[in-house]
Amino acid sequence: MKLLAGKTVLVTGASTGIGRAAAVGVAQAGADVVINYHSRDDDAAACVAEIEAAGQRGLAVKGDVAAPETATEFVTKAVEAFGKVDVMVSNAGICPFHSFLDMPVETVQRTMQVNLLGGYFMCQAAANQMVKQGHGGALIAVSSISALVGGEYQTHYTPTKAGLHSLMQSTAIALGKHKIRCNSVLPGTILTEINKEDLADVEKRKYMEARIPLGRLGQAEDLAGPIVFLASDMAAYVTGAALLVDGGAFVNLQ
Ligand SMILES: NC(=O)C1=CN([C@@H]2O[C@H](COP(=O)(O)OP(=O)(O)OC[C@H]3O[C@@H](n4cnc5c(N)ncnc54)[C@H](O)[C@@H]3O)[C@@H](O)[C@H]2O)C=CC1
Ligand SMILES: C[C@H](O)[C@@H]1OC(=O)[C@H](O)[C@@H]1O
Repeated sequence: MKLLAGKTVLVTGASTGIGRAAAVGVAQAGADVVINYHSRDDDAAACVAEIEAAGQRGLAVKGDVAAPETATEFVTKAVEAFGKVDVMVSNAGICPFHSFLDMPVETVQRTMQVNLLGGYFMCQAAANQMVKQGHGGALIAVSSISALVGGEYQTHYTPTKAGLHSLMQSTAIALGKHKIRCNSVLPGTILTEINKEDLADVEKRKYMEARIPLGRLGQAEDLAGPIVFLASDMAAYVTGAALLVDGGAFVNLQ
């Protein structure tokens, strides 16, 4: 039997990158999947096609996670389509690299709204549905190695990732009595659209690669296995945990 057979998994920001790899990964593990996406209809449709190719049901719901009502609408549509919500993967995020001293107010506010508040409201909406259902569930936040270490051009971003990590710790306590497990994954540097421009700097890319004991930058698919694990009953006694998925970058001081 597949690890996620019979489960309904929701993934935000799933038309590209880690979210898409997570959506396809959980489908391959037997889950039906509802994805949230922000703007790219074709990419969202392609993700649903991949979910269906894995033999599962898929649905795409458009919405900006920064708006609290997007979360309730996403959960409502998932329940209408597939009857329940077992797992929420809160993944949507932005990282507009910028220096600290002249950081535009709007960039700070938008990054906080999308990454942290978006994650908060998505997890809250999913948890309310899980409590109503009465048979537990799992919240998984896509935080970052940046929850633990800083970045010169990420002063607006790293606090959102630390915030998500902290949110999973607090919700693990708040929701344990409802058998809802709450964990985060902390990806290292993963090659996706979010950092395409930043890593186009050849010197920077070489520096980042050299920091990684496993010898390569990550691929979005590297997150699929850890997310499937945390979503599954194999992780039945895992809550409040943060799983680094970084090729060993964090522990590599010198
Ligand atoms: N790529 C990396 O090195 C790392 C990425 N992460 C996190 O992984 C998550 C996914 O990012 P990636 O796959 O790397 O990049 P990506 O750019 O491919 O994915 C981000 C997704 O979020 C969606 N999104 C952005 N704003 C949104 C909004 N307001 N409403 C709904 N969806 C929205 C985008 O459309 C996109 O599909 C982000 O939260 C990011 O912070 C964490 C650590 C490392
Ligand atoms: C977008 C960055 O390349 C990426 O985002 C993170 O959270 C990682 O720490 C990297 O800095």
